[in-house]
Amino acid sequence: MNFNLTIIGAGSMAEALIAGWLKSNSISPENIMVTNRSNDHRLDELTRAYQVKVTRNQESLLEHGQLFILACKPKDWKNALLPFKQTMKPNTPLISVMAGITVKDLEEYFPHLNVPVIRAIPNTSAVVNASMTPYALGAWVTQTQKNIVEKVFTFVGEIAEVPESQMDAMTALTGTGPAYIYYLMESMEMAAEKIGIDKTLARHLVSQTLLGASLRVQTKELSPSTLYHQIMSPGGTTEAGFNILREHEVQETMIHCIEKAYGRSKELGDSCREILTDDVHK
Ligand SMILES: NC(=O)C1=CN([C@@H]2O[C@H](COP(=O)(O)OP(=O)(O)OC[C@H]3O[C@@H](n4cnc5c(N)ncnc54)[C@H](OP(=O)(O)O)[C@@H]3O)[C@@H](O)[C@H]2O)C=CC1
Ligand SMILES: O=C(O)[C@@H]1CCC=N1
Repeated sequence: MNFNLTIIGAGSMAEALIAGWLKSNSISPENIMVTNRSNDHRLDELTRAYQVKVTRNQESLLEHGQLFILACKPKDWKNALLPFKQTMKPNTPLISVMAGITVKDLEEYFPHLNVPVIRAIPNTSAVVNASMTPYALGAWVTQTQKNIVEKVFTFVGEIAEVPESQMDAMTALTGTGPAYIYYLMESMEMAAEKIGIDKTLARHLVSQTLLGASLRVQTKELSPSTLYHQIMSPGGTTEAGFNILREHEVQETMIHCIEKAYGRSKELGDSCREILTDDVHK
């Protein structure tokens, strides 16, 4: 796609997207321009690894971007957008990948410009072109812009359009989700080591086991519950393990975990909104 992207924020999420786009040969390095707040070393690192353009020159960023991606922490977004508050081109879509910050927050930041805002939550599996990216559209997004945004995220995985009101839930489930899976995988690797399995082999065994299980669920033929019951013979090994999971309320704990993350996404938005209210219209 011959389309210029300006990315504000050069952290883990920005890098995961860049890596995925380049891996899929869908966007060329010269089409990507990245900036951050102050970390020069990080910008050097990104240029070296991906040959993308980097700068802190606001005019260059503005000039380059046919689409802006805001990938800083929620608390930093207003500072990050400040240089573009008056100069943002009205037809340039602005994609935010931030937790908690709503489409309305961003639209209201530009009261005199009908900026097409998209709130998207990719995840770091973008690196391997396997992100799940839910997104919600703002009022000023045209069909053509929607098509472009969908392409941009399809290059790094799967997409799902959802109502904006569900974006905090999406953040909790798919944005943070890989972290919980990695934690689970780490626990399985630790168990493997304890029962005498070689570390390197354990990593392969665990990741393939998760991949296979995930692919089975993706066929949509059977529910997770049916699938685990298929594995569980009465009095067998699976049941022995499951008894421990139930005893420790692992399912309830995971539900609680996702609910907490959901609440935190809302809190992040609310707390930033409080800070912002006073100066939004300055
Ligand atoms: N990590 C993840 O898996 C996911 C993250 N997200 C969201 O993506 C966003 C970024 O997360 P992540 O990449 O992990 O965060 P990082 O902390 O890794 O990166 C944040 C980046 O924002 C930059 N930044 C801060 N202030 C400004 C500013 N005023 N102008 C320009 N750049 C600025 C920082 O620059 P500097 O280092 O110079 O301060 C840094 O490069 C967050 O809002 C998060 O909610 C969404 C889905 C998944
Ligand atoms: O932990 C966070 O706040 C970000 C949002 C989704 C994933 N990471």
